[in-house]
Amino acid sequence: MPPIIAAEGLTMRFPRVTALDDLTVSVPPGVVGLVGANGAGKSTLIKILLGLLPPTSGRAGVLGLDIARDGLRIRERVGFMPEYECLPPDVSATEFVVHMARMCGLPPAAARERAADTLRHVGLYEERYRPIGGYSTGMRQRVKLAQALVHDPELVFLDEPTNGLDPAGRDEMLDLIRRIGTEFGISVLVTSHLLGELERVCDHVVIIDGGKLLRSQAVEAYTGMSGVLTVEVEEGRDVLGRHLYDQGVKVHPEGRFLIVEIDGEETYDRIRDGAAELELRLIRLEQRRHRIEEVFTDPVPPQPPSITKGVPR
Ligand SMILES: Nc1ncnc2c1ncn2[C@@H]1O[C@H](COP(=O)(O)OP(=O)(O)OP(=O)(O)O)[C@@H](O)[C@H]1O
Repeated sequence: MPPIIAAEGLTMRFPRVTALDDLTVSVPPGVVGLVGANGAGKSTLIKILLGLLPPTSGRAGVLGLDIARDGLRIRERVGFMPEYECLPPDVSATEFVVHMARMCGLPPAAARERAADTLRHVGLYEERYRPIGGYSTGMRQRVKLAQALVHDPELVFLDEPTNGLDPAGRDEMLDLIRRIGTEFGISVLVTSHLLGELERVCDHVVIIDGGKLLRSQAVEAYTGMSGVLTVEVEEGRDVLGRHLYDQGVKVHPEGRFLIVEIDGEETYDRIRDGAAELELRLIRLEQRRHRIEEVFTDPVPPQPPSITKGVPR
């Protein structure tokens, strides 16, 4: 499938800072995460891709359109949920989203219909006639999302949509983002400074750091199997740990689990036999997946963590 975004040598220099530094990246369709610390250049990249900010050098295409020539056509086909607070407090969600639909060129009746549908999709149907000023942060984020979707775009840019949300609100927003990609078939480029949360909803993740590309990979490639097992027993974690350690197995405790380095098939047998011998109930024995966060602690492709610590006697 052709990429939805293709950037080549994108550089953006502000007087005091280089926000993007020779960024070359190609983004496939689907739900794609754009991750980087605060100031990494995520918002700048989005503004450039929307054709709102001309880069200092380099070029880019969005949905096959050139950012230098086709900014308007890009914005017709791409929705944008900005990071900053941009909602008028005195109007209702319905009035605001209808207005945004009209700005996108929809006739009045179609704009009202689309606004109602979109607000329902983002879970704001009941409250849609109340003024936005009285909304919670989560509700305001949903209004911003609704206005990005109201003109039925092929692609949406969501800039830090989980910002300011509590854990439950964050989960709901992430579920919604996943649904936009899967049920509505709209490609999504979603930014976050939290790698872990994107692991759940994205097919592909692009990581930038100081305006440079660090990685661009399918999530599967980040979260492949590691070389360690997570072992959980009902009781007797330390007894089992010591038993394995005495047999030369590399093992250390982590929370209520034991983390065991895999040294061939016999590692599994030793754990199973050890638990049986000690009459412990084995609850979990599974190969651990890499966490996407490891990318930042490990500049080369993720390797199994080295385990040197034994279980203290
Ligand atoms: N208009 C501007 N003028 C000068 N510097 C800017 C401008 N816009 C962004 N910058 C700088 O460029 C760098 C990248 O900013 P950008 O907003 O793209 O980062 P970000 O990854 O989106 O981070 P955040 O999530 O904090 O917004 C920062 O150092 C920022 O201060």
